[in-house]
Amino acid sequence: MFAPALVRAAAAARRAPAAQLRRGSSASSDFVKIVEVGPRDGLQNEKTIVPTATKLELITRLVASGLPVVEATSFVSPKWVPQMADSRDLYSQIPKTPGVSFPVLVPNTKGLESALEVGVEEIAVFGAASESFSQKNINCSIDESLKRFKLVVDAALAKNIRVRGYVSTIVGCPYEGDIAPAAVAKVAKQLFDMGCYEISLGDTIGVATPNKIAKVIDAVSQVVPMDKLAMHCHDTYGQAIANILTSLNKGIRVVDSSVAGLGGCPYAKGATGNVATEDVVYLLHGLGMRTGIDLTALARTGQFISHKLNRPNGSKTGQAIVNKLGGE
Ligand SMILES: CC(C)(COP(=O)([O-])OP(=O)([O-])OC[C@H]1O[C@@H](n2cnc3c(N)ncnc32)[C@H](O)[C@@H]1OP(=O)([O-])[O-])[C@@H](O)C(=O)NCCC(=O)NCCSC(=O)C[C@@](C)(O)CC(=O)[O-]
Repeated sequence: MFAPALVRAAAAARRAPAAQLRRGSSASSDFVKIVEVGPRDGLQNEKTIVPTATKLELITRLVASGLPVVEATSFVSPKWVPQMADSRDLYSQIPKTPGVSFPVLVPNTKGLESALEVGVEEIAVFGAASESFSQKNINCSIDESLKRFKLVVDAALAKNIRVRGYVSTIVGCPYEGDIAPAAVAKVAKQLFDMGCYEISLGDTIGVATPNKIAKVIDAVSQVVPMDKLAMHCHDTYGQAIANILTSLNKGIRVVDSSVAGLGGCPYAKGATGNVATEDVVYLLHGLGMRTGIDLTALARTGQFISHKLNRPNGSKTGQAIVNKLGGE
């Protein structure tokens, strides 16, 4: 059950001036769109199945914090990712706040069909720049994955469903090691040419450093416009904030992140969670950039889900704010 207060808070946030900023586009150079991936990327690797009601409360709180995009779940095989097995049930119950997108991951036409049945309006296909990672993650080669994605993207666009594209392992692969920027650019271009409106560049195992991120962005932005790129950093080696700052300086204005730093990919052993949304928002606001996000509400959301999962809060900013508030 949702606390009615949360729903009221979400409605108030929609009326607030900040809401006008956050639901806007990232066209203006000081606005950064945050794509919250906690409910999907953050939870997919949790060993204990998180109740659907907890996922719903997390999503509702994230929306009430002002996030414009909340990646909700995945329509993947439940044998591969058991934590996402409730995707239909979950998606159907999300209170659909106007102006907020709730994209879902879709690997193939079977996933698209299920997503369409419950009224999904935006999907994301997810490829990789590493051949081995593609095999481990979606059980096919990069070429085969792109053929599958083309079918999915064509069918989705025909129904006016927006499609985002991910490229994983943009710097390093858990099975192959270093990945060449040219390999990333090749996959990114194909996804963009297919009709993905935005390409998210994933440092899946969090091994990137700013110089490597800069090289990847330089290569990809030759073939996909900078304003169509997003940065998706995991924080395994504590470099995510530095890498995001590098991508902002390069001109990227869309950042994926996960509240309380939740997450990890089930097919990238040893990779820790995404960069924490609270840490990214603190950075951006400190730089004078706009997100439309209420950082205190977000920090409380991070604390809420950390308690529910019985794990430490992975956001330093979130923890600092919660401490300041008296540990609520
Ligand atoms: C792609 C497949 C399905 C291929 O898996 P497969 O085993 O090759 O699939 P298949 O077509 O041979 O079918 C096998 C069974 O799966 C079923 N099936 C087939 N498709 C679906 C579907 N869509 N939904 C539900 N069920 C499905 C299908 O019906 C069949 O069922 P059975 O007859 O055995 O009962 C599988 O490998 C898979 O689901 N992989 C998903 C892995 C995943 O979710 N990884 C995490 C997300 S990626 C990530 O985290 C990285 C990212 C995006 O965050 C960016 C970054 O950090 O880099």
